[in-house]
Amino acid sequence: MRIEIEDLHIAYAGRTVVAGARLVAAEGEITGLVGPNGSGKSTLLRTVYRHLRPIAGRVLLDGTDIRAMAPARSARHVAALPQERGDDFELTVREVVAMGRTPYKRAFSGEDATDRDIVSRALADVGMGDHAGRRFTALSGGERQRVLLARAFAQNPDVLVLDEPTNHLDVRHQVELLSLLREQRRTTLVSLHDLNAAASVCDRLHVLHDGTVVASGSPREVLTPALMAEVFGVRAAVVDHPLTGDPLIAFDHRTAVGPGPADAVEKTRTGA
Ligand SMILES: Nc1ncnc2c1ncn2[C@@H]1O[C@H](COP(=O)(O)OP(=O)(O)OP(=O)(O)O)[C@@H](O)[C@H]1O
Repeated sequence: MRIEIEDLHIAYAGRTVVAGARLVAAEGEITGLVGPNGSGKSTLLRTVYRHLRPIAGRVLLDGTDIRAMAPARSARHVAALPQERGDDFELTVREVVAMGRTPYKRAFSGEDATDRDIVSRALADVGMGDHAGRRFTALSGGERQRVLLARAFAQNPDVLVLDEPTNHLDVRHQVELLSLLREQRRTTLVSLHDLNAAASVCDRLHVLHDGTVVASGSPREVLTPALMAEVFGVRAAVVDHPLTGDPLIAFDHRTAVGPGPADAVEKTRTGA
């Protein structure tokens, strides 16, 4: 399935934080959303998985406005790994992953053998098969992350919406998760802070800045030294990765350039 985001405006308590965002996540591709802190990535993703209602604009799923679909129907198509990581689940790991089957269930109907198989496979896919009986709240941040990803897989969605899925993961688990996403070939819309991970895993990237998409294209087209300076306020060179040939962004961790993103936002607000 394909996602189209059309002229989306989203506000919290009257303050607009996404203003006219447009992008397409093509069928079977990994589409990345990158941008500085506070640029609106999570807010935009929350609208795609229907946690937030936009004040204007639409999210289309193969041409149909998701808000015109019954919630259970859109939940069979779109699964999310939200930034809110369910700290309050007094459930076992297996029970958390089984929540992914809810859109397929009638009220009060229990788990059947198919559900159990899907849940077991999802747990195995994220390497948490041996932890099924543990309490979710007793897991580490990275383990919780993987369980919530398994919950999204168990939903068997056409579209995955992932907000910072590599957050909390050690480098090995980051690599495993990103290669799992590539193998699955589902339509995936993912926010990532790690621009080098984004460059290697995403087919296309969209850069959000102050709530609008300021650049779109392949990682090589988008992640230029000029964009790194303008949007992220850092100096960087872009070279070829010696092992993979992907664009590799070498940051200058010693010197920021010009006003940083926070100052830029402040300037916009004050009209300076
Ligand atoms: N629940 C909320 N209520 C009010 N304002 C919010 C809420 N969530 C986010 N915001 C504000 O909306 C703006 C965009 O936030 P958002 O979390 O979408 O950005 P982000 O790009 O995902 O940031 P980060 O990289 O820090 O995760 C920020 O100014 C933030 O303070």
